[in-house]
Amino acid sequence: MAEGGFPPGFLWGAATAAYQIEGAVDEGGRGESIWDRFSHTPGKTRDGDTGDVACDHYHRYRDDVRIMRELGLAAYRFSVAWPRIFPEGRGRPNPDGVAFYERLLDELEKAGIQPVVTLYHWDLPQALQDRGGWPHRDTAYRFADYAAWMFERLGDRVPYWITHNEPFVVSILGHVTGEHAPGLNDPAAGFRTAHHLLLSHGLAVQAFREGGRRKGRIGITLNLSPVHPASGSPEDEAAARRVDGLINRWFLDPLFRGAYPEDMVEHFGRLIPLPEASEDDMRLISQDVDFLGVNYYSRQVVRHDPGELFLQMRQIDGPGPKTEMGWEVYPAGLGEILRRLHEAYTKAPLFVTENGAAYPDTVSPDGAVHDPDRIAYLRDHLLELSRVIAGGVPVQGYFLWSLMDNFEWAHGYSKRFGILYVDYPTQRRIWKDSAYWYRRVIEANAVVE
Ligand SMILES: OC[C@@H]1[C@@H](O)[C@H](O)[C@@H](O)c2[nH]c(CCc3ccccc3)c[n+]21
Repeated sequence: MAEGGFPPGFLWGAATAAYQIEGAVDEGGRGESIWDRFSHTPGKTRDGDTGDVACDHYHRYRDDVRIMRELGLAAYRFSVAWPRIFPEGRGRPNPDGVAFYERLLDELEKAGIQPVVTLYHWDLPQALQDRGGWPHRDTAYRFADYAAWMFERLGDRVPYWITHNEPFVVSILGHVTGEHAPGLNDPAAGFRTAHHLLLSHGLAVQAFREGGRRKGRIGITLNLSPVHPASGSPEDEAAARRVDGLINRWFLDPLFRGAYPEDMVEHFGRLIPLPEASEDDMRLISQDVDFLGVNYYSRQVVRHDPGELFLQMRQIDGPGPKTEMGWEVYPAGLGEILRRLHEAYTKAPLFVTENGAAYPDTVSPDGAVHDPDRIAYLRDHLLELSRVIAGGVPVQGYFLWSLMDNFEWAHGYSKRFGILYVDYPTQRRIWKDSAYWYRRVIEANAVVE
């Protein structure tokens, strides 16, 4: 393929998540989620922003799918809100809840867009949190019941299932730093959460396989970053290895090698009571997946810092330009992580299930939204991706984060990742220059100027 070209059939998509776009939190029988509770807790989100309305996608999904068709998307990655299906997290399913997703699937089918469904993108039913949440092993089995019910109900209509979005973030930001729901500061709970998320993934894969004639494919999505030492000193190299051990290897090793990374078990075991990892659990966790989803945004650069309790490290800014999130623009990191996965972890197909950037977008007097920085970010990462595929790494699709501006978790609506600008007071979607550009990329199946 020419420089910047992609293979025939490469799956061009965009991604969103339920709590970030749907709104209608009290409609259709939806139960409360931990993000409803967290965002309504004073001080947890910027300006007290919540997902109560968000992009009102629950009511506007037909128009949103029409825009996806006009963009030429081949696929659309979205998440199902567990509290819409099981308002109490378990027990009686809510027919109005699944009906919303059936209507969405109808629109996608009419538009010729393949659905890629994430079963868990952080919105745990609050009722399960009240019973212990992810630190509690039983939650893994409730997730497996929810997943099995979804496979039964929608299995014939969904070609790609993703069990979890970013177990690292759920575990660490939700249960150690407390920046995300449920807002805990409890490292032991964080590691139990990581284990139960992985266990629940394994139980869901088992349920999917036992369902027999499954047309679809199942995988998991991890946020992965190359971790570089700030200097060549042995201390900084060791610090980088420890951070790599938590962000990347703590999840990749169980999934693809059937065991937690020994160096990190040793490291954390001295500080924190780690959960039992029985052979049965690890066998469930490391069942084959049909694909691995990778969310890539940037790399990490770290130096040794003996005073830091958890990993004796300090993250520092890389030298490159930064996005609105303060993340370094580092396209080479996408290639680095994808090649490492293929060489060291799995020969399974890979998908970039998220890649994108936030910039301070504004609507110009002419009504346009000029976002040259986002186009440059996307172009550079797609050029890197094209080279990786040409080099033999089986990446079969790319999902831009995000289709539209949306609720950016603790940052509320202050950060815009969309290629569609959302004017929240009117809920108008305005195509940014990057949307027109992405449409041309999809048409050409190649990076364009
Ligand atoms: O921050 C942009 C997006 C979120 O809106 C998505 O819901 C989430 O899947 C996602 N993950 C990442 C990279 C990992 C990360 C998440 C949160 C905070 C810092 C890093 C970036 N994003």
